[in-house]
Amino acid sequence: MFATRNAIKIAARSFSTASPLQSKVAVLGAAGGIGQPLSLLLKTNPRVTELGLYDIHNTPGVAADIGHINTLSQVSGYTAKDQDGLKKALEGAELVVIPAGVPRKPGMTRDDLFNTNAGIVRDLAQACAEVCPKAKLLIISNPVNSTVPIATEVFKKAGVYDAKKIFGVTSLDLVRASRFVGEKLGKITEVPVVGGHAGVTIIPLFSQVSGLSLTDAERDALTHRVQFGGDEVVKAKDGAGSATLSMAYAGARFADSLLRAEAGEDVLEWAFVRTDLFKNEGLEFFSTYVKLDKNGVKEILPLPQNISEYEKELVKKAIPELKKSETKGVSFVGNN
Ligand SMILES: NC(=O)c1ccc[n+]([C@@H]2O[C@H](COP(=O)([O-])OP(=O)(O)OC[C@H]3O[C@@H](n4cnc5c(N)ncnc54)[C@H](O)[C@@H]3O)[C@@H](O)[C@H]2O)c1
Ligand SMILES: O=C(O)C[C@H](O)C(=O)O
Repeated sequence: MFATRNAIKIAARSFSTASPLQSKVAVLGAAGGIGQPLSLLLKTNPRVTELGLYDIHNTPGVAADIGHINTLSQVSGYTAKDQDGLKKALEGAELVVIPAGVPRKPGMTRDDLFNTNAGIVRDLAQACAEVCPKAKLLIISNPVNSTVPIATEVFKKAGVYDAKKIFGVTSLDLVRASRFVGEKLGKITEVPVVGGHAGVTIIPLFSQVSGLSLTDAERDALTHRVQFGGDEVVKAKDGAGSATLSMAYAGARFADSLLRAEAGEDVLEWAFVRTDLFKNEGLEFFSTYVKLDKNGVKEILPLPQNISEYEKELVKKAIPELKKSETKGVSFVGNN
């Protein structure tokens, strides 16, 4: 389950500044709380040459607004009312980012969103499988631990599945962990976060951060804050939704990583992907260290051998939770 760490370089990142390749990015759910700032950040990324924005409503306004920003990429916006609107947004896409779906309100778990969001993700994944089967899918819609298995099953059914190209975006957990540790260290450093994207399945690996020394109480508190950072925002927004701006930042950062890998850079990321790491436990999806190349996942790296006993226990606790969500997603597509 755990293997040697292989000199993995963990470095703070910034967005690309290199000259662009041809890269169309589609955003599904582009008029939403995440969709709008995410589209804005993608418009400012020089690697993005075209943006295809889709939502059930309001997308033309978002596209017109963002389209005035003086970068070279072209922007178009489609709604469900446009004939073939979804198809037009997806055609030729290299990346498809999916933040479509409802967010949490106080008192809800991410799994409480399943009944609404499972069908949305299934239908959007179906359109991707038909229109741009070779695109990389970046799934933000919650519950990620189930929506990624859902998209996977849709692609399998359509006969176009490539495990290297479907990602659950867990970057917000990394951004949060980095920020919370940054408050302690007085500098921003990358903190690996593995597992999944809900409560106890979110596992920050503080053991991998050099120069960070925590008492057990500090470690417990920091782990809890990363695991339940989403709830902090849901509570503060008091019924108006969940994290949107930090998620847009994290999603744009992950999209940028894939675009940099597309351009030939060696990129190490963390994402919720199909993996054999926990095959013996019957688990197919886990967020772990992923090397990226132009085809998506180049290599999935095992968890570092030197993670702490505390972190090993967190992994053990996460596995049954992850398995439940995975099975729920797979069954949903099987039964619908
Ligand atoms: N992965 C993460 O770390 C993370 C972080 C934050 C939020 N989320 C999730 O992202 C999702 C979106 O959050 P939000 O705050 O942007 O919500 P929001 O309600 O503000 O926006 C969602 C958008 O999706 C659109 N939509 C709904 N059905 C659609 C469909 N069939 N096709 C296209 N668009 C559709 C809506 O019209 C809306 O504009 C939620 O499920 C939320 O839980 C995930
Ligand atoms: O907490 C949520 O429901 C949204 C998101 O998954 C988050 O981590 O902020």
